[in-house]
Amino acid sequence: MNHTPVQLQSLIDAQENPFVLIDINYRIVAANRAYCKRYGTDEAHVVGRTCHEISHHASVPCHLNGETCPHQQVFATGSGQQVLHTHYDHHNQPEHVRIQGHPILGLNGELYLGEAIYPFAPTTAMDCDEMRMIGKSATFLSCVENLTRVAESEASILLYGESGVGKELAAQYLHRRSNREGKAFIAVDCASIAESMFESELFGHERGAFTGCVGRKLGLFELADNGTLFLDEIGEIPLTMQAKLLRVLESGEYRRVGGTETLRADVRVVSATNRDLLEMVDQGRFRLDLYYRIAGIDVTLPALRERRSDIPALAKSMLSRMNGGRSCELNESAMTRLVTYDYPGNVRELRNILQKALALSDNGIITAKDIRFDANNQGVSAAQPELALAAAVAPKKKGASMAELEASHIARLLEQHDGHRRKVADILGISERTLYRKLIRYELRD
Ligand SMILES: Nc1ncnc2c1ncn2[C@@H]1O[C@H](COP(=O)(O)OP(=O)(O)OP(=O)(O)O)[C@@H](O)[C@H]1O
Repeated sequence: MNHTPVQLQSLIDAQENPFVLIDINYRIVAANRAYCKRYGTDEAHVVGRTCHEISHHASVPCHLNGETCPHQQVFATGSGQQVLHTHYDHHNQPEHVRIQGHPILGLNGELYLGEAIYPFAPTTAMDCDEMRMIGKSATFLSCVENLTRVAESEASILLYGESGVGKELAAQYLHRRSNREGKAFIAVDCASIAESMFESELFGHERGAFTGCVGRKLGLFELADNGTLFLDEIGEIPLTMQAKLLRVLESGEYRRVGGTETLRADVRVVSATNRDLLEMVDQGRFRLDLYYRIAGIDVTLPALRERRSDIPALAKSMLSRMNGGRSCELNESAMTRLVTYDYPGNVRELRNILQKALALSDNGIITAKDIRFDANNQGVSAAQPELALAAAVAPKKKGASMAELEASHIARLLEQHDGHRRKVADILGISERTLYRKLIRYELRD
């Protein structure tokens, strides 16, 4: 075979993104300049050390920490794999990255993993704890990647997702990563505005515009000028108001109620709904032209039960925030209970459950008995009466089904063994492949 007469280092240095070559024992054998700059200090600091130590700041390979790793795939099958990970730079700052893992052959036919790394979102973009979006499951990271990709465009964005999944948080994320960062972010819950007040809320009013109105009021469009206007629950806007909203979105112009001056609005609109707007269009309850205006790009946020592996990290972070940074422990049985629940009210419901659990706990240790689900069905928002109804009429089970018991047992073992699937499969006396199928069935997979 002909070998191209180039030096490996100069070849990988030509790539602008971080690139690293890893052997079967997770040792870094070569790293380009971009990788060293981002994750190490120099080549000498990086080469010879393990990839998980350098980019994950972890003592074990990332698949043992519950992440999908291209190392496994490349050395088991010889084929490449793309994954989403959270990496830590040499200042210990986390960032979300897309990794393209390639099988690379050495001069003597030995196999290496070549990783091309494409950072897509510094998680520190959210410098305020309240706004940090927590999660590193593949489902969540792929959603963050979509948000990051569309954040800088001026297109209007429609966020889909069940109540409490974090649509407002996502809208803030879009704003913070857009060119409008630093300008106003105004959130409005369309479901809570009375039809009679809609126009004056959105466009403001002049003094004396209607009975009882004593002063001039700025509308939300004016307050959001140069910034982002987040229209939550957009599916709840009555048809007559939809026409008025469409007019300002199309022309960029509006007048305060009772005013004669034409004002211009320079706002980027991000909308959110938990309804199927196109079905509402079919039913004549939502205007198709307004739909096209607000749904430039749509992004769906996953329900919490579709990213169960994020529940432990979310729970720990929320608890520490609620407890003013003081330590508060969730014991194993409490965590199992949390991980196997379905959360019709999503992250908001998880937060409510934890708040109650914290109040009920002894000595700062939360146990399974402190985790109360029934009393927390208020996590289902009034905007989702179907869900609330379903929860209310569902037959109350006396005992757990075999499947529920199996799911909670597997979740507990994974938690105990740091996500080490082979170890858990061995304990259960099943193959790793069978365990994997069960993880998919019970939605316990990353
Ligand atoms: N990924 C996340 N990490 C941390 N906290 C989150 C995350 N997603 C949501 N939350 C928290 O969950 C709560 C609900 O989030 P948010 O209000 O953004 O949901 P929503 O989808 O807009 O709800 P609704 O549809 O009812 O308006 C908030 O307290 C928010 O901070």
